[in-house]
Amino acid sequence: MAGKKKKVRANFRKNRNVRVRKNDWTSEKGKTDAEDAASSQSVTGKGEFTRKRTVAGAELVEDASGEEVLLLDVDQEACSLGRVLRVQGLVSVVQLADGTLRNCATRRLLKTLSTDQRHVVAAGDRVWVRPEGEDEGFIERVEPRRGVISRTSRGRRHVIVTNVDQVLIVASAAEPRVKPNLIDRYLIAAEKYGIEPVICINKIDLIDPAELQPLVGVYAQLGYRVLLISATTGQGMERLRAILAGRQSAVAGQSGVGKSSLLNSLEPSLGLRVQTVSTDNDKGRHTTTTAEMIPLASGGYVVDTPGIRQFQLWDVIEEELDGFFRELRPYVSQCRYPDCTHDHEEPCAVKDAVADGYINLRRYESYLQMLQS
Ligand SMILES: Nc1nc2c(ncn2[C@@H]2O[C@H](COP(=O)(O)OP(=O)(O)OP(=O)(O)O)[C@@H](O)[C@H]2O)c(=O)[nH]1
Ligand SMILES: [Zn+2]
Repeated sequence: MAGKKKKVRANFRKNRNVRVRKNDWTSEKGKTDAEDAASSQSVTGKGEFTRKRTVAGAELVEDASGEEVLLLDVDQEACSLGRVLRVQGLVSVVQLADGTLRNCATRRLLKTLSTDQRHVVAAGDRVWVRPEGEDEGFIERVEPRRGVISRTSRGRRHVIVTNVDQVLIVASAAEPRVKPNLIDRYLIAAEKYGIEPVICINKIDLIDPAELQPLVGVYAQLGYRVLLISATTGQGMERLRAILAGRQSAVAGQSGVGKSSLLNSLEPSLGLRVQTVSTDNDKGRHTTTTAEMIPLASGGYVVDTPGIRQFQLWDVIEEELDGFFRELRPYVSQCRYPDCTHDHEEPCAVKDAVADGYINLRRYESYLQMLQS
């Protein structure tokens, strides 16, 4: 992580702003798409997105993810609001509010005026569609995004999926055994993206749940939701179903923990392939990295893609890492050195808090491990 410090500082500041603004939309949950779209137009000026300038008579705004969005006027009588399930080349498959699917092209003006053409439309986007013929249409407008999962490679940002409300961090109690530091990595990524994490520990049928209490206790104390579940016996599945209903959820977790089994158990019609041999060596079977939103019968969507399964610490930099560990935050400002990494520095308020038992030692070690990676 070292060596990139200067360049990333500006982003760091930007991300801080994003995090503050994020709180505005987290309070907007539970609305229908139409309400949501209407309210996202009306919140301009409240801080969810900022007006930048007018382009070709349309407003250019910056949304909560720091992206520029052009808000073209749409004829709401003639158009319908929908959700992009997947993007295949120039065609976006959109599910409209009435449940029907349409293969849509994107209005040329949207593309022409976009600052980053490749991501004019992404899976998860809420879009206004002008229907065309039996099952086609034109995307006339893309609503501002929130909860964007992206990755940066060679300096370019690749949007994987947008408007994600929550990420299920799936671990397993056994086979493979639970790896708390890996859960922490996913949690940090979720904190960075401003997406609410839900920790799901699957295969609870294989152990005595009491064994997990110390670990669950640490996370629960930090305010994280933890579910103990079993795709095999169905334990905890009703709660999971309720958590997924009506929301957009991404699913993350290492191979073999039971992500496909969980989704199949929730929605038997999905027929996702479940690993038959408990080895890690069939990595080649996922060949695509494009995201696909899977509609759930109970309302809501899950997105399950290799890119998110391996949801790593994309773009998290040394200087911001301590801010993503909830329990470190209150102490960071008390350290003597403003750029304290809470590793070798003396004195350090974070290390004192670990020594005094206010910060869990394993979590602190997990922080150090991420710092060094
Ligand atoms: N005992 C038990 N086994 C389970 C449970 N859930 C899944 N399994 C088994 O765990 C293995 C892996 O399950 P998958 O659903 O393929 O795991 P995955 O996380 O989707 O794996 P990848 O596709 O490699 O990412 C399979 O043999 C499942 O039958 C559970 O709750 N209890
Ligand atoms: Zn410190």
